[in-house]
Amino acid sequence: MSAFIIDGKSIAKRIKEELRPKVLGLAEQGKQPGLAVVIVGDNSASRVYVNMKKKACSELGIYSEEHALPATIRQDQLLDLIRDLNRNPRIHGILVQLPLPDHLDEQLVIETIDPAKDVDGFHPMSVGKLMIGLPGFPPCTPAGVMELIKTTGISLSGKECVVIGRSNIVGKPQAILLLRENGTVTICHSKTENLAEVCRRADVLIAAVGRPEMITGEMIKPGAIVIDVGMNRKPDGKLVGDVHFESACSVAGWITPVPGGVGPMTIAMLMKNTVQSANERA
Ligand SMILES: Nc1nc(=O)c2c([nH]1)NC[C@@H]1CN(c3ccc(C(=O)N[C@@H](CCC(=O)O)C(=O)O)cc3)C=[N+]21
Repeated sequence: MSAFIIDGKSIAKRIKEELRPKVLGLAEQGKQPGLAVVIVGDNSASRVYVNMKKKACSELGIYSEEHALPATIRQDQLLDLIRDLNRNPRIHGILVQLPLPDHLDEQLVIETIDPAKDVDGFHPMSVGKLMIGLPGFPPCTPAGVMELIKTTGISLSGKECVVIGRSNIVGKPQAILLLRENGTVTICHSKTENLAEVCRRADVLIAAVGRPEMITGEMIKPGAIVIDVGMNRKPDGKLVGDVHFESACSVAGWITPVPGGVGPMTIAMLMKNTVQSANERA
């Protein structure tokens, strides 16, 4: 048996195509969605991601501006920039590329972003809204994972959903989104006892640990949906997920590849949040 491969790249493309008429509709009202991307220092991975975000914007007719700041920028200068962007009517989404250099207080930076422009969904206000089910921007990666699961046509209601990883960016919000769809949700982490056993119960297994290929076929329930959020660069430059693809493929029912799975969805959902933000701005 071999799992059906969920093609994140083409699903992301479809979602971006669905945004196109919305962007055109806004244009008819004289509005153009705008995204500001702030990048501090020169991390080569961050550079690649920021370029992908800018490219996605230009393909959709979304205005984007990049603010590339030196690694030595002072905290108050960065906060001033964010406050300027908060007031800027061309800008509907503000994304500060993480991680930031150590001398900057990441939490304070995030809290300075106007929640109405928090298209990453990282502001405590956005997190709180997600938690209690109020409308707001869901974080892009977990929202993208939900779209991938949706394409299987399988209802999450009552299903065993296991999330491996408890980060604020993926694991925790992912669990809340699964719960919203009536999944029975378990969050595993580095202290979890009998990880393999818990994983084997999962009808839906989401790996977001950051350990290359640690989830192997023996940890997967036959027929399960396996979503790999991991992005690990091996010494030879090859990108691998948290799931050992080959062994997982022979057990799972559905699986996402890396690359070409969750990554492109993160960008598509960022575009979606940005268009929605512009739409909400009268
Ligand atoms: N404030 C903030 N928001 C983010 O959303 C954010 C961030 N900071 N910091 C870094 C992470 C990482 N991230 C990715 C987005 C797309 C791909 C992606 O499209 N990856 C391709 C492969 C790219 C490659 O080959 O390196 C794929 O999986 O197919 C990957 C990673 C967004 N991030």
